[in-house]
Amino acid sequence: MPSIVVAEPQSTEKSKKIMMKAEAPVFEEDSKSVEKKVKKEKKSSKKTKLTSEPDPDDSNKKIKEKKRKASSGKIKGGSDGDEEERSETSSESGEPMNLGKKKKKMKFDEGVVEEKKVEEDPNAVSNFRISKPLKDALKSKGIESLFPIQAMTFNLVLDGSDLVGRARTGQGKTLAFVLPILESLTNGPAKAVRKTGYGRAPSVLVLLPTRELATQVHADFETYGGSLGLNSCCLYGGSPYQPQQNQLKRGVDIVVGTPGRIKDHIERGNIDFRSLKFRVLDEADEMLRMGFVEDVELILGM
Ligand SMILES: Nc1ncnc2c1ncn2[C@@H]1O[C@H](COP(=O)(O)OP(=O)(O)OP(=O)(O)O)[C@@H](O)[C@H]1O
Repeated sequence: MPSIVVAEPQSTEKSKKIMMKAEAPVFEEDSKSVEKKVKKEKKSSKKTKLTSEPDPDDSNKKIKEKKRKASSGKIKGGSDGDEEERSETSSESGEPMNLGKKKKKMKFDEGVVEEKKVEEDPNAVSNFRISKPLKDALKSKGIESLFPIQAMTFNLVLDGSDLVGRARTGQGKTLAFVLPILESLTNGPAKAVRKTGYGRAPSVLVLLPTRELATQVHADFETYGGSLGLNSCCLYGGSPYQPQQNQLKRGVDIVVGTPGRIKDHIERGNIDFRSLKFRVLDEADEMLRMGFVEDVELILGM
């Protein structure tokens, strides 16, 4: 079952980084493809020199410049002016990453090779496997583009990888798991196996350390899950058991809550977590700090 752990970095130094443990293979793949593109780039520079017969000095300077850029990690240009796939990560700077396509065009003009970059947002919602109702819901909230952590993790979560995500506050960690989980349940791998109908057992469990945080995350599941016909409940201490119990009895797709109250519901026989498809430990570091470790272990051990 996919497990997702979300936490904030602990020191300012670390806080500049978004760490995606499960993403390592992606980065590795990227560096190989970058290498290939650098070689391809060098070849294409040679071809250009042969076919367009520019002034040798001028052309050499430009080719050297291109090589310098390529070796510094920024690959520019293409061999024939077609669109090319580009992958870069810029999570540390907080800039949108280039997971999507960048169009580049080369213009041949009397031997001078010019590059023209056609602007395109690689993190635009339309570049991801997000269904229309969810796209519309995002649009109605003014979200047209994913934040870097969301773009980085979307496919991994949707396809069911375990993941540890870490980012500074306000970087959009919540939607980084909410969106792909909802898509997986309605249009992805979890669709075929999730429970439906009256009295259904939940497919998703999200644990958070406090009532306030649980309420915030639940609100996102309500907004975006509601647009896909999924329902959720929020279980936290200090509020009456009966309404929570009634909701669970009717059946929910997503349970969001604090460890103590969720453990109580388990002990009362109100929740069956055997059909879980996703479990998320949000603000995991805080949960451990607050002494929820035993409750969390008990809940996840079910
Ligand atoms: N792609 C996006 N485009 C625009 N706004 C977004 C996007 N993703 C999230 N937001 C908004 O950014 C704000 C911060 O998001 P969120 O609370 O998920 O961040 P966080 O990293 O979980 O922060 P915290 O650690 O404080 O919980 C929210 O108001 C959210 O609605």
